[in-house]
This record gives sequence, C-alpha cells and structure tokens, in this order.
Amino acid sequence: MTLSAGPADITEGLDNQRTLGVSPLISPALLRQELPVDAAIAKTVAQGRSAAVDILNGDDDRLIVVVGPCSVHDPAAALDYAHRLAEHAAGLRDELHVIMRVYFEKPRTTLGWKGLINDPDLDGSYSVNKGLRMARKLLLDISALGLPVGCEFLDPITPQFIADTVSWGSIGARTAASQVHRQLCSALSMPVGIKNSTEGDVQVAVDATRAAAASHVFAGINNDGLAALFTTAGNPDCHVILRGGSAGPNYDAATVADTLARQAKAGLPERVIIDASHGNSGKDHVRQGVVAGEIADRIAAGERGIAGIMLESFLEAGRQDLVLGHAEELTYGQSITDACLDWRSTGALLDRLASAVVARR
Ligand SMILES: O=C[C@H](O)[C@H](O)COP(=O)(O)O
Ligand SMILES: C=C(OP(=O)(O)O)C(=O)O
Repeated sequence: MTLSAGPADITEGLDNQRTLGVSPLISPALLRQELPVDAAIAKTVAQGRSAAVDILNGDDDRLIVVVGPCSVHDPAAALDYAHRLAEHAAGLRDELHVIMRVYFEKPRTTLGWKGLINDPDLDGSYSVNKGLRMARKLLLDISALGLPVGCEFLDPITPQFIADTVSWGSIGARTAASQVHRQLCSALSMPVGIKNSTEGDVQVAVDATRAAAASHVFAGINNDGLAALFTTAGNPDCHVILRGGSAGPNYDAATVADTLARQAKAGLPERVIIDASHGNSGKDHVRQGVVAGEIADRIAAGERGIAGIMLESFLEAGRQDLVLGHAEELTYGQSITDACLDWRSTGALLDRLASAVVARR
C-alpha cells in the first residue's frame, strides 16, 4: 500500500501574504525582572501620580507642568536634561508639579522615525527588544532623580513593559477616537491626558475621557507576554488636553470654558491641560513661549480651569532632520521630531508659571 499525500492545505495562500518576518519579543516579566523598580522609584511614581490627581481634582492649587523633549532619541541627552529639570523643579515644588515628558512612541502623520522603542539605533534596523530595554532603563534613571515621568501610549502592547514607571500618560491627537486606546486608558494606573483631534475637535477628547472612565473587557498581553483578556475598572483620572489643530490654536479662555462645560454636561470632572506646542504653536518653538506666557498671565489673573500645561523642550532650541543610519551627525540635545524650546527659555518659563500660581493664590 502506498501512502498518499494528505489533502492540500486549502488555507495556504490565504494567510501571511504580506508578513515578511516574525521574531521573538521579550516578555514584560523578563524586562521588569532585569530592570526592577526599587523602593525610592516606586515612591516617586506613586507621588507623581497622586499629586497629579490632586491637582486635577482641585485638591491642590499647584499647576501640572509636563515638560521635556518631543521625543527621546539619545538617552544620554535626555538624562542630561532630566538632571537640569530635576534641580530646577525642586526649587519650584510648592507651585509646580513638574513631570518630565519622556516620549518613546511617535504617531506619524504619514511616515517617519517612530521613536526609540521602534528603532533605537535610528537606522531602520528596528531592534524593538533593545528599544524596550533602553526605554525602561531611562525611565528608571530619570525617576531615580525624584522626577516623575510622562509617556504617550501608542502601541497597546508597550505599556506592559513600562507603565509601572510612569506617573502620567497621554493619548495623542491621532488616537483619541480609537476604541483600542480608550480601553487601554481604562486599565492604566495613572492619570491620562487625551488630546483633541488634529482638526481641533474637542468633543472627541471629552468622549474619550468618558469612555475611558468606564469598565471594559478587551484582549491584550499579560505580564508573561501571553494573549489574555483584561477586565478593567475604568480610569476616573483622564482629562482633556487642548493642543490646537488645523483650524488654529484653542488655548483661549473661551475654548477652555467651552471644554469645561462639555465635561460638566457629560458628567465628567472639569479640568484641562493646555499643550503649548503642536496646533497651539504651529510647531514653532518660539511661539510656544508666547502661548505659555499668555497662560501664565491668565493664571496670575485668577483663571482656574487650567490644571496644567505641556511644553516641548530640550537642551537646544528648534529641531533637526534625522537621516536614518547617520545618527552620529546629529547635534547633541536637539529634537529630531517637533521643534523644542531650549533649556534656558524653559527655566525662565517655569519660573514665570510658578510666579503665576503664587499670584493666583
Ligand atoms: O509630536 C509629534 C508630532 O507632531 C507627531 O508625531 C506628528 O509628527 P509628523 O507630522 O511629523 O509625522
Ligand atoms: C504626538 C504628540 O502630539 P499630538 O498627538 O498632539 O500631535 C505629542 O505630544 O508628542
């Protein structure tokens, strides 16, 4: 008797037609074991979260300031910046709750470098496991200075690797309408700011905070990296970030009041953070300083709806283009994504914002 070949696999040709490769991803548990949170860092993360929540709830009259590079491409430069920020922030701690922007994931309008986790060697080699290690290490190093950190969460898998080090999270303008991201927010243990859309639609961010406050069941990966279903309690600490849009800036007092009214109508706590960059500055870093100055003046004059401000800032002013594979040609401490304020202007703005909080008291 001859053995006949089995029936042809009728699914052959249906699957993996465009997948060029599949490679192993380290597990969150392994990375957390390699790079653990120690007691001092845990305290910084927890206090960073609780202070932000108190300010958002109006139980603390300080201002949240989320400040730092548009994106991290050079951990050494980011840590250098963090040292300066930690020292400056310590002197203003009675007025400002300073959280460093430590962004590793960049949502692109079309194409471009997608951040240190996706491509840590800045050369199109996409060593994601290395990127996750570098990201977690930097988050721990900055937190060890007593400086809480804020991250944008873009990929729904990434938070398992880093979220225990993060005091404040953000959902960007391009993902505020995404159910996946709203569900993710409902699980995150820190307050999360959700941006208005790139077109300037604020309601989408209000809707997102409402959805994130509810309980959800969705698929993700667990600490061992295995597929799992998550049932969440909902996140009551989400809030709107006004970032302007293609229709122009939206940091004016009328838009702030309208946003607070939309939140009240939806039964949500009334609080907003103003992003001085992006659509509010036209991505002009000099303009960011003008926006932050106007916000400071309004706070000094008694305006209370604004819980915080976001600034894109690095060691050097402006931005530069990355040529993939030529990272050695980059200027130290200058952004390779959006234009940033330099350190000197940032310090002066932090002082001005702190004085505004004193005046409002
Ligand atoms: O903050 C970052 C950028 O504005 C965002 O990632 C979009 O960038 P892009 O329009 O250059 O792709
Ligand atoms: C991507 C960002 O902003 P937005 O989503 O507002 O464009 C950001 O803050 O880095």
